[in-house]
Amino acid sequence: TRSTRPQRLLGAVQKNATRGDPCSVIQAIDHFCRNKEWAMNVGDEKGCILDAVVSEVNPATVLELGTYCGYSTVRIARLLPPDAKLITLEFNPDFAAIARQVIAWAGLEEKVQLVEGASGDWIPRMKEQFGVKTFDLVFLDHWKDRYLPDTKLMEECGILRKGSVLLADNVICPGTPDYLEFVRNSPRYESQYFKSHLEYTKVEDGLEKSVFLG
Ligand SMILES: O=C(NCCCCc1cc2cnccc2s1)c1cc(-c2ccc(F)cc2)cc(O)c1O
Ligand SMILES: [Mg+2]
Repeated sequence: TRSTRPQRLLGAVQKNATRGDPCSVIQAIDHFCRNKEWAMNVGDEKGCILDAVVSEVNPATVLELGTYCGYSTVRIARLLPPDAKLITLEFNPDFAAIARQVIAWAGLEEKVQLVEGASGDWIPRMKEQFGVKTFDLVFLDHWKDRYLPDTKLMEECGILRKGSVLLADNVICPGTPDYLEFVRNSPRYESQYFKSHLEYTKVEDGLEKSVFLG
């Protein structure tokens, strides 16, 4: 049977990237998506903004909602200090299987815990399951209509602390209008928009960085 796009993306990584070299994995995926087949990775342009925010926050604990093939997982994990932990949630088991192999190819499996399932089910169980008290950084890149309910859920479950940073992908395209309105108008968040483009295209998109004020 015909291979899937994630399988072909993994093949490009295994063919063109060097084991244990996260930057070569990132480059191989970007080259594949720009020259062969578009895929919904955060991409190189928004990826640079992601890198800057990760470096600024220098997080000990990161939650990523939406792994897909592990591109942003690798981008984030490669910048983390040795004892830092990144927990990434993926709903689709086929995507999760590919992501595990991409993360392993980059040599970052020690820093990453990939969990299969839905955010609404897992967010309330983070503390007891993974012994994480709060997250210093959350990267939202999953179902766009779940950004707002899951942010409210994270607050309720107490996994955000004063100063926790939420970084949300696709706030323009496909768009997360209810989430944007909330974080930009709530007195409990300090929000900033980073204008960019939809991965590998000229279409406008951007990242919204929101600091939880507690
Ligand atoms: O849907 C997108 N990402 C979400 C996939 C959701 C799966 C998950 C749900 C879930 C629930 N719980 C836990 C984990 C998870 S993972 C997405 C789509 C586009 C796009 C697509 C077509 C287009 F023309 C223009 C933009 C661009 C992007 O950058 C995206 O991120
Ligand atoms: Mg995205």
